[in-house]
Amino acid sequence: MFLTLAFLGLIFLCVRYAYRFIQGLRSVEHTPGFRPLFSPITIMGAALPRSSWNPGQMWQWDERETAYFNHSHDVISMVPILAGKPYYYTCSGEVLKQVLGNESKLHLAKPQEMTLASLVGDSLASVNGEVWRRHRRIVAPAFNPRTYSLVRTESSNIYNEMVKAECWIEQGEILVPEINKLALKFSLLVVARCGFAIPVKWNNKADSTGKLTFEDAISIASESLIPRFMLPTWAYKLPIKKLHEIDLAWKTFGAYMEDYIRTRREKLQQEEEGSDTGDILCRLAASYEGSGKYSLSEDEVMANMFTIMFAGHETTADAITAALGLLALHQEEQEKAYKEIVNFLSTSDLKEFNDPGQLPHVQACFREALRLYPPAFMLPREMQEDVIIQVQRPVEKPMVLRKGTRIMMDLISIHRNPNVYEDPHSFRPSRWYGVSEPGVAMFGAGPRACVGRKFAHTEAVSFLVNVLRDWKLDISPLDGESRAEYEERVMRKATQEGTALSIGPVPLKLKKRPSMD
Ligand code: HEM
Repeated sequence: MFLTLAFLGLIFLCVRYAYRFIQGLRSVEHTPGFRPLFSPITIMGAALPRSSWNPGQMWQWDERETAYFNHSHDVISMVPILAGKPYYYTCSGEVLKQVLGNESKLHLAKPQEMTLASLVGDSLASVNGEVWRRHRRIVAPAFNPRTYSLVRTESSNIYNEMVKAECWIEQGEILVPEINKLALKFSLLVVARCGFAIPVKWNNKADSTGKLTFEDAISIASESLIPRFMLPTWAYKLPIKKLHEIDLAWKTFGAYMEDYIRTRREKLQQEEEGSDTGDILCRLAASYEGSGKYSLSEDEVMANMFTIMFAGHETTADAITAALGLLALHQEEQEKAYKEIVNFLSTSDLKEFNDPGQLPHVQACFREALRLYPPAFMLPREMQEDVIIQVQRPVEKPMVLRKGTRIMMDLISIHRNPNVYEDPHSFRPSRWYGVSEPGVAMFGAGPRACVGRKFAHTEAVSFLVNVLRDWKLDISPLDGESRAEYEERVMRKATQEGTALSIGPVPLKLKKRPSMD
């Protein structure tokens, strides 16, 4: 009896999964592609090791040269058999522009489980439609020339604090085992100070009461983003020390944010001099008092603070790390950047640097690093109605993306597409000379393109200018390791850290330039 029931149960499950799978294939109109057991964006798919039946969390990176059938197809499909939703994936920048460029007209939606909404609540980066417009109206004006000027000044200040605190000046040559960590701290301080006027310093001392510092709280919180996503709240009650640390970090980070916003709100209400700084914190604090399209609820304000802190620091830090690693490997490009900086500084003061375009080669190196290692590498959208796009490969034809289906803009393959980029896996900054900003898709496209694009550019270029002016970068290989082996070990492996694509750890050797003496 039991065996019969078990057998019937098994048959039922098989029929159910087979039906679901066939429905999935129909929804993507049998577009060729992958048919794994688990979607790479499910817990099982991400947690289980990569194999022929499980592409794994980093499949877009691992198969960057071969997926899309060696870029002979603009759009492929991924239809999982056991877990996850069917998706289209595209390696075409043209398809990206057709979809994201018309986002408002097409009423696209970001799938909620692919955003931070379940973790931090509704924010600019997760909501859709009219609600998104309300959030954007409030947040976007904080990204203005005054903010970029502050980013420039603070980037130099924080760089100087770092050099002092890490005792670099006294040394002629420095081995940095993991430049990623410095870039992450730098970037966190920039967004905290320039976006939220949070008074964090490079060497913030721990609180005498033992309370986690702001930086420690946000570092643990961002490192634990993925477990935080996946684990239910009761899991933090289990007697597991690591989970208690994570929970404490999230709560402490939240308490700091609440405190900052409350203080700023009080100052604004009392019209205290200097409180209306126009930064992100100020816009969010004022939005409590706003009405209709200019107001946010208390939860929305907190969600935006969390989101901008995360979105604004890991992405830029990963891009800076990649740029430094690539410049250490490509000495000729580094020398060109160094000469450009020396040349600029021979006639102008660093304070006069007010546009990354004033240093075209340094800016091009940063863009090329973003192309090869795009930190925000997956941009998913769900169709709210049938959408017709035009594809070029394998044959030029219109393609209908049916209502309810999803498409993932795969920024790794879009930026390594050999049909667009000559020698796509090589670091060639010159390909960006004279290219205008809208042509750069690393920050997305259309109305929802990154609101912090110029913030990130200004910050990264300022950091690179300071570092390259003072230090000659080189790789720091293991004993007997060749440059090619170092490149393979360090620059060819990528992981998802928090929400962003990350390489490394990147160990570097820094040698003092004569200008520092
Ligand atoms: C190199 C650094 C950065 C990269 C590569 C990057 C990339 C992106 C991309 C691709 C999107 C579009 C997402 C989508 O369409 O689904 C986006 C959106 C966003 N980014 Fe960035 N970003 C960076 C830095 C920043 C910074 C510094 C901030 C803030 C200080 C920021 C805040 C945001 C926000 C709030 C959104 C959501 C915008 C919306 O939906 O209207 N980002 N970013």
